[in-house]
Amino acid sequence: MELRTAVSPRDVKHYTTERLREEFLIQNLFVPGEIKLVYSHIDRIITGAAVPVSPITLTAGDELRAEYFCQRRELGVINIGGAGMITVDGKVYKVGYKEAMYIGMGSKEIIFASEDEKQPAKFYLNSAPAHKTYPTVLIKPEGTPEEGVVIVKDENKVELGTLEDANHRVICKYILPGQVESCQLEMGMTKLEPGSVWNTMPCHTHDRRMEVYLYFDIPEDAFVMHFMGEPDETRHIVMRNEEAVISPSWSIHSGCGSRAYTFIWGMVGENQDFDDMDGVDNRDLK
Ligand SMILES: O=C(O)C(=O)C[C@H](O)C(=O)CO
Ligand SMILES: [Zn+2]
Repeated sequence: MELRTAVSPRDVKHYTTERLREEFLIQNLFVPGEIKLVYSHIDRIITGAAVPVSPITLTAGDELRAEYFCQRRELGVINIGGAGMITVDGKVYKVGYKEAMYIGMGSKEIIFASEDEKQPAKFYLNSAPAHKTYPTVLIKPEGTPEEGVVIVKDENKVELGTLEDANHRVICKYILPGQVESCQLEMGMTKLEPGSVWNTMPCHTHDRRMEVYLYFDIPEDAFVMHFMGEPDETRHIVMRNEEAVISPSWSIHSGCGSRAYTFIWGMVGENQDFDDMDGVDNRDLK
C-alpha cells in the first residue's frame, strides 16, 4: 500500500508540476491480477483498484494494523470493466459494468473475481474509517429492487449544465444517505454528454469533506485538465484514462476534457450533505 501525507495549501503554491503530480495524482491503478491501494492521510481515505484475472482477496496489509481490511473500515466499489463477482463472507454478488457495492464494517473476507479473465472486471475502490456496520448491498443504476440490491433512485440521477456552457452532464449518486447508508463514504459517477467537456463548473470547495476523482472513458490521445488549488491560486494536472486525483478539502476539483468522458467521485469527512458546497463565482477564479 502506498502512503500519501496531507499537505498545506501554503506549500502547494510553490510546487512544480512534478511535485504536484507526485502528491495528488494516482497512476497505474488498474493492473491485471493485482490489487493496488493508496492510503492518504487526508481523512484516511484509501483509493484503489482490483483487476482479478483469477480470484484475489483484499487484505489489510501491514499499514492498517488490522486483522482484515474492513475490521474498522467501510468500502465502496464501482466496476468499470467486464462482468465480475465480489464474494463477501461467502455471499456472491454479481457486479456488472457501472454497478457498485457498499461493503459494511466487519466484513471479513472480500474476494474479487472476473467472469471472463480475457475481459476482467475493473473494480475501483474507495474506503474510509467506520464506526458502525451498515448493510452490505449491491447497487445498480437501473433495474428492479430485490433483497440485498439497491436501485439508484430517480432523484439521485441529476442532469446538470447545458451544451452552450459545455458542461451538460448527469450525476448518478450511488452511496449517500437515504439510499445506501454509510458512516461517511459517499460515491457516485458523473457522465459528460457528447460535446460537453467541463465537470463541476462553476466549481466549488467543501471544507467539510475531501474528494477523490477517477477519470475514465478517455481515449488514449485525449486528456482531462483537472483543476485544483484554492480558488484564487489554481493549478492544473493533466489526467489520462483511469487515473485518480486527490482533492484536499481546501481545493477546488473541476476538469475540462479534450472531449467527453466519465468520472467517479468519492467523498469522506465531516458530513454527508452532498449539497453542502461553497460555490465559487467564475469571476473569482485566478
Ligand atoms: O459534475 C459535477 O458537478 C460533479 O460530479 C460534482 C462532484 O460530484 C462533486 O464535486 C461533489 O462534491
Ligand atoms: Zn466536490
